[in-house]
Amino acid sequence: MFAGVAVAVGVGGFVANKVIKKKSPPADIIDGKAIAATIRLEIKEAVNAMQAKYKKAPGLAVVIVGERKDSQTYVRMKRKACAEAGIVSFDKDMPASSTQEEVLQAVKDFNANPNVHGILVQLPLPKHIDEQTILEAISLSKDVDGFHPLNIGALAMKGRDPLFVPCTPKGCIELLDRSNVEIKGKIAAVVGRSNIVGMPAAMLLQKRDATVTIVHSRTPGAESIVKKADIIIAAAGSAEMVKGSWVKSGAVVIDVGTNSVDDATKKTGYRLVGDCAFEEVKFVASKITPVPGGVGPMTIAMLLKNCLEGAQRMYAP
Ligand SMILES: NC(=O)C1=CN([C@@H]2O[C@H](COP(=O)(O)OP(=O)(O)OC[C@H]3O[C@@H](n4cnc5c(N)ncnc54)[C@H](OP(=O)(O)O)[C@@H]3O)[C@@H](O)[C@H]2O)C=CC1
Ligand SMILES: Nc1nc(=O)c2c([nH]1)NC[C@@H]1CN(c3ccc(C(=O)N[C@@H](CCC(=O)O)C(=O)O)cc3)C=[N+]21
Repeated sequence: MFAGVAVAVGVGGFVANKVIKKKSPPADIIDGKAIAATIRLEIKEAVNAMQAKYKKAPGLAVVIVGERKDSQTYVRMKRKACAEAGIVSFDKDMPASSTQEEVLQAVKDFNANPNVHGILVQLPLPKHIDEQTILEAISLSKDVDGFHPLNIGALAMKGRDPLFVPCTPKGCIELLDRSNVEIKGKIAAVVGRSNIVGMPAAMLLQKRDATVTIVHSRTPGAESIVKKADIIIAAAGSAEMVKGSWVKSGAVVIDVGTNSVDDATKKTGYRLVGDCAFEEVKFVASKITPVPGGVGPMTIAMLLKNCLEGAQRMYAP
């Protein structure tokens, strides 16, 4: 935000009024990496307690089909995070040529394995495999991604709570809660309506008594809608589309977008940017998450949390 500050400037005995545009102080950065690290420690303690009491550790099965580099990176991060928290990983790496039947069988095997408490099938799957069929085959009680239609249905219903809430939207809410941002009674805008981020994020916000508008690619006048919001969750997958001018002064901005843009100065040749133009928005918002280091690490922490909760339900219902 630019606050107009009128100052009197004396020029050789002549005083003119001049407006100097003064930038607001930058927003507080919501440090998702640090918050996720705290949560991962909390999970580790709970896993230790479970070991002591039941001689059991939570188990997470991660199924990855194909060789997409980004998927492999995410899956590697998830497995490492599991190991650090004392959660046992069950790995199923399948070639891109795997048939739908083979992937279904992998899910069924994990459904039947009593040491597996959570099953995650990394998305996207290769084109020839029907994602919905695979996601619906995951046992409801092991659906740690929360993508099963019955879990999503419960999220949408008043008075019902799903067994598992999808990790990324759950991480967004956790960031708001742990940053002392009140949700109740606030106006919220969610940019994006995907099954895995935008839609469940909107449903969670309205469950917490926010008034929510969902903005998508066919929304006319997105800027003026987003500008009314006290809380913005940006999940469009469009690099830096939410500009400073889209944001109400003092709004809280949660940036889910993880877009790689070419950058010759980086060793990797690219860098990650969010869906918000961070360098502009940080002078308008009161709080903002960075990319990387914001929502991404929370997604993994929430996955571990869902897996722990799944195991706790099995041993101590
Ligand atoms: N940090 C994390 O843990 C995670 C990050 N992500 C990131 O979040 C982003 C969104 O992911 P995901 O939901 O899977 O993406 P999808 O592509 O599935 O969905 C994007 C949504 O945004 C909408 N959209 C796209 N462009 C615009 C636009 N210009 N204006 C308004 N709405 C727009 C689309 O509208 P329509 O429905 O009309 O097509 C769609 O609803 C990506 O950058 C992804 O990498 C995703 C998961 C986890
Ligand atoms: N079944 C399924 N469940 C998912 O939850 C799922 C998925 N499929 N497919 C892909 C998306 C994407 N996703 C991310 C997880 C962590 C980071 C993350 O930790 N990002 C780091 C940076 C990572 C880097 O440097 O590359 C950060 O933002 O700081 C990002 C994105 C989970 N997804």
